[in-house]
Amino acid sequence: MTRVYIGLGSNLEDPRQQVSDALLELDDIPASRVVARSSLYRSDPVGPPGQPDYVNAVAALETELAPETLLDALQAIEQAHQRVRKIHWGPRTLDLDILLYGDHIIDSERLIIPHAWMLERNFVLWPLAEIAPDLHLPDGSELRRHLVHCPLGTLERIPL
Ligand SMILES: Nc1nc2c(c(=O)[nH]1)N=C(CO)CN2
Repeated sequence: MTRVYIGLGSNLEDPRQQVSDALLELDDIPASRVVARSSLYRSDPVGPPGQPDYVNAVAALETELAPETLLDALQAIEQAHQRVRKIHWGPRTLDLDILLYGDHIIDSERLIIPHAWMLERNFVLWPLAEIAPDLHLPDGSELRRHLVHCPLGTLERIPL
């Protein structure tokens, strides 16, 4: 079993519902079990201006799936949410990213893990810290030390 962290994001078609539904749909991934879910967070869009705010969250999964098999399962969930891949960093119905896959460092055609921008994105780091405050990254660094360089800013936890 490998502990994996998944980032979720949406800014189209009722983002709050998209992310809440996806958090439950992660339970249907074979050979895997969701062990933690963060709160939902409202975040300012990073990327092209003029797009709606995002809702973001992070989930922890224990899985026996290989990274690319897990990616296939996540992409199937994205497809079911009718995600349209159009503009780079543009609006999306549902985005599911593998942030961390155990202590593995992966650089393949389909996957870069740890996720390329995760240390600079408050909408990734803060939800991750909510469910894994004592986490260490594959390079041995402490997650809580990265938070210092990635302020909460306007990120807001959405009350239940
Ligand atoms: N706040 C926020 N901004 C984004 C996000 C996201 O999840 N949250 N995802 C993007 C494309 O992956 C681009 N910009």
